[in-house]
Amino acid sequence: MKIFSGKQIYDADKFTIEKQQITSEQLMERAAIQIFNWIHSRLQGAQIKIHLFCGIGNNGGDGLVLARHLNEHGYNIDVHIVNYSDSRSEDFLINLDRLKEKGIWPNFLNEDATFPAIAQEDVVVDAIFGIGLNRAPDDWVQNLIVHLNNSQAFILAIDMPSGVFMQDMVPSSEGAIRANYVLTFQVPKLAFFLPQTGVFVEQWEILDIGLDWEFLQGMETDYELIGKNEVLAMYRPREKYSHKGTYGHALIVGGSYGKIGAVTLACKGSLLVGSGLVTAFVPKCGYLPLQSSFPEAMVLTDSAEEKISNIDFSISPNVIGMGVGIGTHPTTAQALSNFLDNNTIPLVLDADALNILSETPGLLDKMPAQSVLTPHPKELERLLGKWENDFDKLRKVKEFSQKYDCIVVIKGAHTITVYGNRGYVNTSGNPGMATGGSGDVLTGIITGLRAQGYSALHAAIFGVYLHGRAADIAVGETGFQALIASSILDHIGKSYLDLFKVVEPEDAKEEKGK
Ligand SMILES: NC(=O)C1=CN([C@@H]2O[C@H](COP(=O)(O)OP(=O)(O)OC[C@H]3O[C@@H](n4cnc5c(N)ncnc54)[C@H](OP(=O)(O)O)[C@@H]3O)[C@@H](O)[C@H]2O)[C@H](O)CC1
Ligand SMILES: [K+]
Repeated sequence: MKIFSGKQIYDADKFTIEKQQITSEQLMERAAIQIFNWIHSRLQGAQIKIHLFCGIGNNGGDGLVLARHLNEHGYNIDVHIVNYSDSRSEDFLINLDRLKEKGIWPNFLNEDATFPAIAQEDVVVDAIFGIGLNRAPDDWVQNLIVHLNNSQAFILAIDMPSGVFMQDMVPSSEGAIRANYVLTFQVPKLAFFLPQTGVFVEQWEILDIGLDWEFLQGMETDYELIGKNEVLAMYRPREKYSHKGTYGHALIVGGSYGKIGAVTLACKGSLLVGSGLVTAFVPKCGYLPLQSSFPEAMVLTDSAEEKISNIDFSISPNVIGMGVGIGTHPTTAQALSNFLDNNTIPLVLDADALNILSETPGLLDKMPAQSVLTPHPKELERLLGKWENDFDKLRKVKEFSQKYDCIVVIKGAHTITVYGNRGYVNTSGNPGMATGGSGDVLTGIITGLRAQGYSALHAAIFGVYLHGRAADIAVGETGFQALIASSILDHIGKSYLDLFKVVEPEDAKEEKGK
């Protein structure tokens, strides 16, 4: 699913209005009715106090339309206009008049207003700012936002939590609504998925307001949300007349004394996603543990006992996963540098291989084109230097990806894979994955997919999805705390099977039950 910028959404608005021959005010009515239906189907007329805080633009207009429908259905509402500017939108004004015609006179909040008391059991509808926010709200509006956040009431935000920008950092951690639920129109918004702004969005849901589908599909976007539908299009089926050679040979280079398990996990990841063969290249001390813990892998050893000192092998793998458990010993760094001088085999680079790359001048230039890098935040910082905020981080990663023609997998709650100017935001995964070895499994998975012939980009996007999905399935059995890297491995098979599970619509289930 594409993630659009604010400008693209306004363009889609305009196009839809012309094509469907409706007015903008009719589109607003359509959007707000969707919000009303969502609330009404849950509250069923319950007399909970609903406070609607409406700005003076179209987000506020949505709030006013919602207020009118709630009132018509007998709900207990208070409407507050957050009067932050004189430039009220036309559709806001139309709907303000309609509300007044129904006998509802909103409470106007200005700079010196006393904020209304809100009880913990009330509901707050946040319709102050939507996608039109383009500067930090005034102090008094920020104070109102703090007041609403502190109320402990359930906050339902329309389209965006007020104070959260579409594609920039919030001015301060206090300056934005912490929404329990965001009902967002038509398309997801990038800010929902970044660590610094995602915290303002506990849950979100898209409401389809009928913007022109063809127009939206035809637009190129900088970001895409990756779910089952997106990765299914990448999936490469297994062929009947195939053999292990058809699915490639993955080589995992890594390990050092005390960190051989990382290589085992990566090897298992490679084979479990379907690479035909996997070989580990480890220091001598890794030979026995690997052979005894994972018989499916072949093992080659370095001449050194405890660390990688010379990456030299006589096999011809299709791809090399490099770096898990490898350490940063100068001998190993030199070995990596020597290896990169002559290597043309595709690479997946992780962990200390990334640290060596960022610390040794000129080494990044030696990466083959379309190498996949899988840094965690600290490793990423070593590669890029510091960033100001999550949006700045994405800008810097894009520059880096273009400069070195590489794919960067920014690991996190919503892992984002960046290639060139595009970012792919993953939707699978859970907090249980924050555990040692989970990254090693991912490196193995991406290497194993690449070995089978997936492009570097698809291997990264699909691998990240499978990895997260396996953990999501596993967590049902383990809970977050007891989820370990091996649990992810154990569920890779199920995450493949899950791709082809058809979710039956509710109606179909009901039909069957009759
Ligand atoms: N296609 C859709 O998704 C539809 C969305 N709808 C709703 O419309 C809003 C967007 O409405 P818009 O009027 O463009 O923007 P806002 O309501 O978010 O903001 C209103 C104006 O406020 C000004 N502004 C911005 N930041 C500040 C600030 N910090 N302080 C004061 N004023 C600010 C800005 O105007 P300026 O001229 O002053 O720059 C904004 O324009 C969308 O989110 C949906 O809720 C439609 O209802 C249906 C279609
Ligand atoms: K809002």
